[in-house]
Amino acid sequence: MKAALDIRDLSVDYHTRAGRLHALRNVDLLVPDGEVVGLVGESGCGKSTLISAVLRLLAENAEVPGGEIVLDGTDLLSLSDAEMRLRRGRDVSVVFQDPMTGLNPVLTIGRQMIDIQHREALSRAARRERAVDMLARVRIPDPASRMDSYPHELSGGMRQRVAIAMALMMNPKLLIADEPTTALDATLEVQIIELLQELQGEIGCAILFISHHLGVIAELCQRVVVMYAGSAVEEGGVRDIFHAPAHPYTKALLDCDPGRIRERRQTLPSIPGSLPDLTAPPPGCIFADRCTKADAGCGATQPPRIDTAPGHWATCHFAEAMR
Ligand SMILES: Nc1ncnc2c1ncn2[C@@H]1O[C@H](COP(=O)(O)OP(=O)(O)OP(=O)(O)O)[C@@H](O)[C@H]1O
Repeated sequence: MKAALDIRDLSVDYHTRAGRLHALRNVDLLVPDGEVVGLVGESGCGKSTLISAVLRLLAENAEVPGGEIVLDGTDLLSLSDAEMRLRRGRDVSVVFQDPMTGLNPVLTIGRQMIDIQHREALSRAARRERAVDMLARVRIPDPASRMDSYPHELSGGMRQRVAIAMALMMNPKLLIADEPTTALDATLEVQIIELLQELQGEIGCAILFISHHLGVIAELCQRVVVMYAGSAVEEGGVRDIFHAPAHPYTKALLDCDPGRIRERRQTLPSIPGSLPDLTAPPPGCIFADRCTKADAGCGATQPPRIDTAPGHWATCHFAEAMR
């Protein structure tokens, strides 16, 4: 399987007053070429750290003790800052929950969409044409006249479309969509999901889609990665994950969210207990404390990564028995 993004054994620590906080521990995550992969996990599981690591925009107190972030065949961690700057926006781009994060409030949409192409050997007229074309592709009505609008002149849903257009302008290999529909109402959310589905078919870039909304993940994604407390605990095809979860954490999320496919949820359902202290993680399974299946060995020994089906794995001592 050719990968747009292949994260291998990635760890990220933060230096804090309380000591070294292990925000990501030995994370594996694969986004195959042209596929949409969903990333789920409760707040604090390390999603933002993972995105920042891929963009090489980690906080100053972060350290990467090991791992690889292979984007289209190149380990991003081996690049110089200047090389990485060239790739950001071109090979990998991001759409955030709040579209204003990626838009400049004091510049017109057209100016921003033309400026982002500054490295292309194209005339200004050609850049403008490409920008209008991209606005049309994200179904902005009357795109040529929208070029003169400022972001605040658009509705929230239209702004998110513009942010998606900006992110796709340079034909990235990978689009990271960080809860892009969470701030929108239900109707707009459906529209943006449908748009992403259509664009993905047309443009074919891979998407890493981060969401708390399991129903949206089920609808949009081909594969799912489940994260818990800095670890990727399960990865597999969307049907496998939803119908035959192999990790007790995934199963707990699904069990306490029976309306998961239809119901709209801003937050993941809560399961009893709280996240472990990441400055002093347990020697064994990171989920053992909250796990209904755990026995004495779980807290003491790290679970191996167990393949339960082709392309489906979980890090649990009981992964086989779960199915
Ligand atoms: N700059 C930092 N310094 C110290 N600790 C940090 C820093 N950034 C994040 N953390 C810690 O790292 C862990 C992972 O945080 P991260 O923000 O990546 O999680 P998240 O899943 O994105 O959560 P949320 O959805 O709430 O943003 C948390 O325990 C958090 O407190």
